[in-house]
Amino acid sequence: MKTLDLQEIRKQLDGIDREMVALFETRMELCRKVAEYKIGTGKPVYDGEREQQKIDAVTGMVEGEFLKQAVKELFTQMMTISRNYQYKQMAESGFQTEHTFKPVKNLALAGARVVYQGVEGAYSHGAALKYFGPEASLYHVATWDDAMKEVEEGRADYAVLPIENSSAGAVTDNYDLLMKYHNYIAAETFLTVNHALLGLPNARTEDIRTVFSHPQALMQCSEFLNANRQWKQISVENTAVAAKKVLEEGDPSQAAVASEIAGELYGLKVLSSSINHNKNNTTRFIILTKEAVYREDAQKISLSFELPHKSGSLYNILSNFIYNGVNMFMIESRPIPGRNWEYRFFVDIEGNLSHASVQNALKGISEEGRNMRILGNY
Ligand SMILES: O=C(O)C(=O)C[C@]1(C(=O)O)C=C[C@@H](O)C=C1
Repeated sequence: MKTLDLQEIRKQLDGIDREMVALFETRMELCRKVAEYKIGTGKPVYDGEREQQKIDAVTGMVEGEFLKQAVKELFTQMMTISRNYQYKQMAESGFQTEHTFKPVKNLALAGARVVYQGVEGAYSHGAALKYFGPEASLYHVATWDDAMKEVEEGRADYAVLPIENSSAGAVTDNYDLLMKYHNYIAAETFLTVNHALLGLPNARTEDIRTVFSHPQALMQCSEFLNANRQWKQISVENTAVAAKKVLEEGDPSQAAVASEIAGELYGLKVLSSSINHNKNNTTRFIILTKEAVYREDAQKISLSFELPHKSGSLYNILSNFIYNGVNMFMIESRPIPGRNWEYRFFVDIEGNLSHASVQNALKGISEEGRNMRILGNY
């Protein structure tokens, strides 16, 4: 058989692609009519059963594993594009993603009651002071769970919770609390975290035997601490609790990893300052409230959703962002309690709930994923 030259093959490919584009256009035109029907009847865009039938049908039309997989991917993508086209039409016809959030010019901060976890001098206290200023009425509770409860039950207007650290990563317990309670993220604030090794006024570094701190802080200072193998590292609720413990137990062989401010507050001496290895060590705190409000100029949305344990489910759901031009900042997953190997995803995207592109993306995710929740726009 005579081999075709490259020019000739490309000419044939061009012809096939022209036909494919024309057919694709016709397919999309039909999908537009489907959307009109669905808008008229209130049917959801996503029909998982129909999509599965389609995949089974088209993969049955080709031979061999490679082509079956290729055709499956091709049609999965085409149907995703089709869905996003339909969501876009829905938005244009005035259909809105259902949410209860109300836009506000500014958050109501005057006279706010603000709760944080820990004791005075904890980093959460620092973050609360940074966001609300020294005039706000701040108080503290023992656990993060308690702080969320204070807001949900109306005793506090806002709670300040750490959610992510630039070196140790997500504060996973607080992601779980976002699910347990129905509070919303109204704002965020960043605090540069600098840990010091603190001891009693008569302590000497060479006599230290035990070091107390929050596990995240111990992790953030692991290079410094692990260079002193003889020190026993003990986790406590937070860094300020560690400082308080060292003061109260009065044992000069004990030290705490906490902020220098906590050291001053509890009358401890700085044995070593800035012992965290990442000198830009920053923690992101979220400000939670019971009211589903968002500032008109909010630029970031946090949401959560669940996905079945199925090949490609995350890839497919994320296409809702891609086809709507929505930028994703962060993704985090947490196991769903009681459902082994199934995950809940937490995603931060750029945008505002009033944007059509965001509404389209959220509409797709709420239909295709399970239990989507908008956690806040801030
Ligand atoms: O048949 C439909 O209901 C469509 O909306 C069309 C289509 C497709 O592109 O084939 C798109 C989305 C649905 O989830 C199923 C199929």
